[in-house]
Amino acid sequence: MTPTRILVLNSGSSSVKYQLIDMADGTRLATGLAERIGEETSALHHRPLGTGGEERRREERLADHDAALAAIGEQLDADGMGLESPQLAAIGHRVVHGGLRFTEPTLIDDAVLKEIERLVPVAPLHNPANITGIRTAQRVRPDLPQVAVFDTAFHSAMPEHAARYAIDVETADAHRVRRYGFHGTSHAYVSRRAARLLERDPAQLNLIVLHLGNGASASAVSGGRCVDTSMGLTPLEGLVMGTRSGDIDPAVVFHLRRVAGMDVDAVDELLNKRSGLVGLCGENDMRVIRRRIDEGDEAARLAFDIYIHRLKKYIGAYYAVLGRVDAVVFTAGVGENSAPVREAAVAGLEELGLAVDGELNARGGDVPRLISPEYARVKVAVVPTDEELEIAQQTYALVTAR
Ligand SMILES: Nc1ncnc2c1ncn2[C@@H]1O[C@H](COP(=O)(O)OP(=O)(O)O)[C@@H](O)[C@H]1O
Ligand SMILES: CC(=O)OP(=O)(O)O
Ligand SMILES: [Mg+2]
Repeated sequence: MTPTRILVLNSGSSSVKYQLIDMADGTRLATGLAERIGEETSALHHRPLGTGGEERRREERLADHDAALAAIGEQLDADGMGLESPQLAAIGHRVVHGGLRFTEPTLIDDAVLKEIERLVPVAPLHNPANITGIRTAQRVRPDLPQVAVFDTAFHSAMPEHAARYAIDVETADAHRVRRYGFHGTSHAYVSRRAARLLERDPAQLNLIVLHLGNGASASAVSGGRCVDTSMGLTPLEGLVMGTRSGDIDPAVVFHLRRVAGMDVDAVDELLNKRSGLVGLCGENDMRVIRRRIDEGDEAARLAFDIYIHRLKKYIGAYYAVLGRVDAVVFTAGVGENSAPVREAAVAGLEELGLAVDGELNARGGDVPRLISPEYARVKVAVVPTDEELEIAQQTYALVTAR
């Protein structure tokens, strides 16, 4: 029997999400998440959907991505669905930075892996974790096709006027300094899913997609094509994130060098790991921030306000870029779950045709849904992202076409 199962590894900076999907009928056999990798209290949640077994949760320290992948392998093995399984057709890997070279799902060989390694300096929190996932999978199953699906791919069609920075062209070209954009797999999946929710032809739709997770990015999508996005050369530009500053005057870097004596690595660490919500109030989980606001915490309030202010600026900017907007779509951990963030981001934008219905917004759920009132000219929607499903589909399409 031809194997039809795809294992997807979405290795993030401090987590690994995974799914095992049977592409013959789309059944999800297992899903899981290893989180807080490298911290004192890591955890692994595993849901063996295929066997109808109980959800399992293990609290144990996962020192690094290798340890996390070993623990995930054990969980899958326990249900007879491990990496050794003959039913596996391929392994699909999320790879964050694909540079200029990778704009399509790509079968991984030594040369491809080398290029992904070369891109580590422009995705320092992500590409190393992606590489660990690839190497581990290759070690256990050298016979299986391993496919890389790149976060940057969807944005590679951005027009030059959005992709280029206004700096000396020769310097920019010599060092491939330009805006690449990230979370593309999510932006692409969510735009297509939103078109279905709106019962509209994707080719006719103008959307603003807000992917608000730990990393966060906005994109302007016209007729299914990305025309602008908030992340740039690296996943540091744009929105305020869990630990990243997003947009900042680049002169802050020179200033900290000259006045505070910080070297480039220290500033890099500051902007990527000690900024954003964590830098502002010591906490990056939006649930905790909301709780602290309810208790009267001023730092949490200001962090929230700065987060929302930046988000609003991007909604306004992309509205202008698109000219006409059919819908604003919220996705990822914060976008899917935080009603206060959605409400605040859209508040005061009635003149732009944007509004949120309080009751619809407050209703939870994990299905795509509209949260704008009937009369709103621009729809507001929540569409749960599914990067793993998208990666599985692209991986399966590539290996079956071989
Ligand atoms: N119920 C919730 N309410 C508000 N925010 C939430 C909720 N659940 C998750 N989040 C936020 O989502 C973030 C994680 O989002 P996710 O998309 O999983 O991020 P990543 O893929 O970057 O790890 C958490 O840090 C937290 O801030
Ligand atoms: C590119 C990026 O920021 O990814 P994540 O949100 O998973 O950190
Ligand atoms: Mg993510």
